[in-house]
Amino acid sequence: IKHPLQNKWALWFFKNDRQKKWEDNLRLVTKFDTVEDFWALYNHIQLSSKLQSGCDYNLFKDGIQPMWEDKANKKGGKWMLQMSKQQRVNELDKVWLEILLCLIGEGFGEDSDYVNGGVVQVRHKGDKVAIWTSDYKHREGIMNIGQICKTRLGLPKKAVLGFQAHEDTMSKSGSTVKTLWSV
Ligand SMILES: CN(C)c1nc(=O)c2c([nH]1)N([C@@H]1O[C@H](COP(=O)(O)OP(=O)(O)O)[C@@H](O)[C@H]1O)CN2C
Repeated sequence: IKHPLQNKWALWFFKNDRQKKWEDNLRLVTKFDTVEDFWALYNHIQLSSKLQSGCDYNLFKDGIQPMWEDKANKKGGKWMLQMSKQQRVNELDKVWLEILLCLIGEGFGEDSDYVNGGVVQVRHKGDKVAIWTSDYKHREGIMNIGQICKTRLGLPKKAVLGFQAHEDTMSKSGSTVKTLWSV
């Protein structure tokens, strides 16, 4: 038999088509809830480093849409790692796979309940990887998720993960978004 995961997960793909509305560019690829089906999917799809700029992968718990408006995301935010252009070649795919394994393996312990999903965004200006959490009022648990994420990614001390509330990202003026916490 296949090895069941604690949660069922949905993989989404975003391809930036400026002719369409943002939400129309977001497509559900497939759902899975076993280890074997995760690897079959992972080995079947393009690596993030091979995607065109403007594309995203989202892996979210079944029932949560990878958008701010979903009730599970509304009062939440994201721990985000901004990568340099140079990191796409050697680090992007490793970082994203580690995030995927943290998610499906419930790597955040009892705080995994606050985790909604993960996002990798391929951009000319530098790729981004994020863990989206639910209500950030659960400060203790959210901080723990950031710390575990940094440890699991084996990031050097100088690398910084910043936490941004979606309400701040949505209302950002210009390119800078308020960072609530950093680890
Ligand atoms: C329901 N709805 C419309 C809606 N709901 C959403 O949840 C949502 C959006 N819109 N997003 C739109 O994409 C732009 C780029 O964000 P980006 O994260 O790709 O970042 P870049 O500027 O492309 O690096 C955002 O500025 C926003 O316009 C982003 N987003 C998450």
